[in-house]
Amino acid sequence: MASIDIRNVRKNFGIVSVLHGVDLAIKNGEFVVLVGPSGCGKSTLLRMIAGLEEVTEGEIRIDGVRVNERAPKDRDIAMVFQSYALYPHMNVAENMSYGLRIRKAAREKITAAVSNAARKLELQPLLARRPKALSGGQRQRVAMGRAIVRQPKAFLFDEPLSNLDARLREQMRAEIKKLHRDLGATSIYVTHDQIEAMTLADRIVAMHEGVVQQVGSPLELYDRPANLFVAGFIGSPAMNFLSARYEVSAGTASARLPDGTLIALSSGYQLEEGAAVTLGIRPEHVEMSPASETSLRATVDLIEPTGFGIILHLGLHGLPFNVFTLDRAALTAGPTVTVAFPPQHLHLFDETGKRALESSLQKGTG
Ligand SMILES: Nc1ncnc2c1ncn2[C@@H]1O[C@H](COP(=O)(O)OP(=O)(O)OP(=O)(O)O)[C@@H](O)[C@H]1O
Repeated sequence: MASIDIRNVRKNFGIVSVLHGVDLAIKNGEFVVLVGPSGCGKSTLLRMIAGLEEVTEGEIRIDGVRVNERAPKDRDIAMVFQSYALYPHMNVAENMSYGLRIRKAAREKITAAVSNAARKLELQPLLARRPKALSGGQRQRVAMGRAIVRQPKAFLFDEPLSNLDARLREQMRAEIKKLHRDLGATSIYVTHDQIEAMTLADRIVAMHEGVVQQVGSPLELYDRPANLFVAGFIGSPAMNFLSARYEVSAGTASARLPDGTLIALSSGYQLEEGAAVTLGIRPEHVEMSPASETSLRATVDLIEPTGFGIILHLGLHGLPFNVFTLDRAALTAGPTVTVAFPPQHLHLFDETGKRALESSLQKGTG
């Protein structure tokens, strides 16, 4: 196991800068998941930790020791890719033991490590097979097995499950979680899959355009996204946003929508009266309500049953607005519905897109 420190790391490819000073301290045994849109620099960061890409500026330390100049093989890190990269001419056992064999490990040690990993990953019946005689999920397990056998200080995963079908992904996700529970190895995992990120991570690192936007537990990012980017990126279907102005009257804070509707807030904020804000609400937190003074009328554009629940695509003040509900009555909704926003589920962002800070309200003031 190892701690991994990333200190002000920058990466340029020629004149193009793709990482603009990343700081991240990963603790011994921690499972950290990197998320962000395509091209934001996740794989580049992972490859620099593995030593597959040079660090332009800054420092990477493993267990406190600078590794910038160390070759990948001397970093004691195993990487699992989405393309399993198995050797086609070797059987499963040979693929799994390869890393130890080239390091000239003792035969007994190799046998014990392979059989141990095979047991954990339920690969025993397949040890004599070649990769081409395996399913995608089995190959992915062999790729994991190969990493485990080496007993590295840390595991790096670059979208390891993205080639698998939905059911296998689910199974493998649980396998990875169990493995981490059993081995407790420091892991850094890149994914586009929200559920993988939420279920696997001790901490999620949300990145955008080469800059870390927020680091926190999955629920911290879901409950208190630091800015509009994280708010819109974490959660599916995505958070709804509405432009509004911040108002305080008679000791009550609210957000006024362009059509004049006042939306009550659960607390005051450190904002000027009249400040332009963005109000955010997740589709699963919107209430379908009877019409009232504080409810909003929306048009129903599309009804999408997902089996588990229903996504309503609405038009609110002419803008797209989504609601997620478990209530099957929504299947017959339309052509308009009324919706309400429970104050405790509202998110408020200031003009710069940052989460607005709450304040205690005093009567008549902001
Ligand atoms: N060898 C390279 N030469 C030039 N540019 C590169 C190179 N490798 C990556 N890039 C660029 O660096 C940026 C970050 O790429 P990276 O693969 O790290 O993104 P990512 O977040 O992992 O994306 P994805 O989710 O699509 O895998 C992209 O704009 C990419 O085009």
